[in-house]
Amino acid sequence: MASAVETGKKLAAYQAVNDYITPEHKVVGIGSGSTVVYAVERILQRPELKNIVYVPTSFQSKLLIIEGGLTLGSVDQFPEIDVTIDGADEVDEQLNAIKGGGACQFQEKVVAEAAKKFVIIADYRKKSTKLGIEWTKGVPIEVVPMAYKGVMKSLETKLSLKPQKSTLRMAVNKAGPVVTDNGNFVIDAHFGAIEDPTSLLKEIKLLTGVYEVGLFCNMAEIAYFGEADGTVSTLKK
Ligand SMILES: O=C[C@H](O)[C@H](O)[C@H](O)COP(=O)(O)O
Repeated sequence: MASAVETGKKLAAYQAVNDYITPEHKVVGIGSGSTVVYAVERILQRPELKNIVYVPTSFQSKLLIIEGGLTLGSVDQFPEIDVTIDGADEVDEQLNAIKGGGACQFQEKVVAEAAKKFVIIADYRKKSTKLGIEWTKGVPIEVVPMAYKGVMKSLETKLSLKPQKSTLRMAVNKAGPVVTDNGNFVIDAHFGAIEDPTSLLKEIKLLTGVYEVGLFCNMAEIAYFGEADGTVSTLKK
């Protein structure tokens, strides 16, 4: 039997696809991670959604699109996306999110920003009052490799909110650091509860060597959460 978490991911993804993707759409963005797998599964169950072009946000989601037999497009080919559906690591009450647990935050942000509507899908563990409370692995910061030491130092010295610690994300089945789809490294910066994610995002983005930050502020229109009791709740602007 599937766990409550897996069931939650699936229910949220299915509901979001049912509500937000229609045959009238021309281009849809596909996020990354384990929850998005269920969104693609639901799309494939609905033949009327087969004529849409799907834009990926990572190597993983590109494979999901190709292996599902869907039409693959790129964001430079289709800079106007109807809706992008993506997972999240944590979502606060204002619909700000931490993303990048799978190191995909840069392409995810590009594809989310290109969309008229950005829809988050997640299980109940991701729902939070403030970012940094439920997700304790830190804010993912993608950095250009040769600048990673400098960014780590700047995080400690230049921010209004100092991180408690920052770590270079290491690979599991490879010696050395995680390398993103864009050839960069990821620093996970632990801030504890984040009162003002927008200001923090702006400050981190100004640091030389930072490529993108896994803080998605004021971007989502709605979040779907698959709850432990088998229901789906939503948080909307
Ligand atoms: O880099 C990865 C992405 O931001 C994912 O969307 C995020 O980590 C959530 O992934 P999952 O659905 O596996 O919890």
